[in-house]
Amino acid sequence: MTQLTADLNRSIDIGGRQADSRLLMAPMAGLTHVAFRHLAAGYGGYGLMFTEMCSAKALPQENPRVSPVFQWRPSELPNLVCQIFGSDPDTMVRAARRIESEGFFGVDVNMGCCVAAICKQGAGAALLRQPDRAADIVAALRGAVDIPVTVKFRTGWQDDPDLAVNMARRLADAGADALTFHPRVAPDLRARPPKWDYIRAVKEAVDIPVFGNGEVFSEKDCRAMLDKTGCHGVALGRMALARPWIFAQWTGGFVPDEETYPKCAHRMLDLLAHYYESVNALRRFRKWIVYFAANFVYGHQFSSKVRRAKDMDAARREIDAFFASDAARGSVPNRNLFQ
Ligand SMILES: Cc1cc2nc3c(=O)[nH]c(=O)nc-3n(C[C@H](O)[C@H](O)[C@H](O)COP(=O)(O)O)c2cc1C
Repeated sequence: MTQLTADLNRSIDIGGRQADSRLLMAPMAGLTHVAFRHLAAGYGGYGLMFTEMCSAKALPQENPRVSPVFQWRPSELPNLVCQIFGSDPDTMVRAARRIESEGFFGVDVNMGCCVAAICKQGAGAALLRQPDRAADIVAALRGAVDIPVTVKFRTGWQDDPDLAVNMARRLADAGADALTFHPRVAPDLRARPPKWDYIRAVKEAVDIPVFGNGEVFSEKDCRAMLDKTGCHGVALGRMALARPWIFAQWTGGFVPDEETYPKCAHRMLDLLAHYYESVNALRRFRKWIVYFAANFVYGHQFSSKVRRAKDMDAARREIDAFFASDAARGSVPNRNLFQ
């Protein structure tokens, strides 16, 4: 067993509940849906997974049988955190109560999304401009539910680590049980490298678990993030999309082989077809394939062909054709192929 495996496999207490590993799957809109989580769960090895962000306003009325985002398998609830976005504490409380009543591990507040449609509502990263409101939301949730309340946030709107440190203290004082911190300014859409040294500053400022996030694409990166920042664990975003078995690989010694890649693509198609009707299944497959295709030397052509597929059968034929050819791989996903 490597030291990384041993370190990641230490369980961690989050607000009185345990996560068995310190490697988390970060929330990603349009991607960490029920089908992708089912795919990743087949390999295992993660401590917690996060849903895509869900509107706090819509959530109390959502019907899991038809909702594209508020949908889950009962067996994943003990390790599943539902992420919500919103700006009004009462609305957030109503959503959190529903999340608690459904049996999720916890509720996470999105304070990182800088998409205009979200920020215009005062939600996501807009809350970083309003620390009082951000703290009010966390305090309201803390008072309303017993499940862990966590926050995912980024540096802020200026490149100043003090902003992140102050925000982390406010959130912890308001009752947050853990933080996931992505050290980038808003609206920097992953164009510049994240500043991992800010993660250390945040971790040292609070007494709750801090999970580092941003640009971890190899075991070496993961080791470096833990060592350089002292963070309690790591949340993986795009690497989890490219290699959904990465949690099992780093925490459980799973060794991918030649068959792992085509089987994974087929399983994703099958699961999407199971959970969504064909148009939405294909839309989600096209979105995911960009990350998965980055594993391959000719990934750009592969992903372009799949994204042009007119239906799920055509997408499956492209997958078969690609793996019947020379599907040569790089050691890490080619980051030029995705944002
Ligand atoms: C397509 C996409 C969608 C995302 N959606 C969300 C989201 O809904 N909520 C959130 O907190 N972060 C979201 N993020 C940010 C990721 O959780 C993560 O912070 C970011 O990708 C950096 O981590 P990585 O370098 O490991 O990918 C999203 C990222 C991507 C690429």
